[in-house]
Amino acid sequence: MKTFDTLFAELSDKAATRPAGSGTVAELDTGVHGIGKKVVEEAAEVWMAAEYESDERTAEEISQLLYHLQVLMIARGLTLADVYTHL
Ligand SMILES: N=c1c2ncn([C@@H]3O[C@H](COP(=O)(O)OP(=O)(O)OP(=O)(O)O)[C@@H](O)[C@H]3O)c2ncn1[C@@H]1O[C@H](COP(=O)(O)O)[C@@H](O)[C@H]1O
Repeated sequence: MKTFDTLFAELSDKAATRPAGSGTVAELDTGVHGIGKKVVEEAAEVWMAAEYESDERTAEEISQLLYHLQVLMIARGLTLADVYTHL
C-alpha cells in the first residue's frame, strides 16, 4: 500500500523528471497560487464528506487533500523532514 512517504518520493521524482501526461507536473506548473486553491478546495470537500458522506468517501477526500499538500510542499521546496520537525 502507498504511504505518505512513498507518495512524496513518487511526486518528487515526477517533479524532477517531468514525464508527459503527469497531472502532478501540470499542477506544479500552476504555481503556489494554483496549488493553494486546490488545497483549499480539497479541504472543503474533506469537511463536507466528514459531515455528510460515508467513511469511505471521507477517506478518499482526505487522500486527495494529502496529495495536494504534497504538491504544495514540492512547489515550495519543502522536504518531509521540514514538516515532520513540527509534528
Ligand atoms: N493521489 C493522487 C491524487 N489525488 C488527487 N489527485 C488529483 O486531484 C484531483 C482531485 O479530484 P477531484 O475529483 O476533487 O477534482 P476534480 O475537480 O474532479 O478534478 P480537477 O478538474 O480539479 O482536476 C484529481 O482529478 C487528480 O487530478 C491526484 N493525482 C495523482 N495522485 C497520485 O499521484 C501520483 C502521480 O500522478 P501523476 O502525476 O498524474 O502521474 C500517482 O500515484 C497518482 O495516483
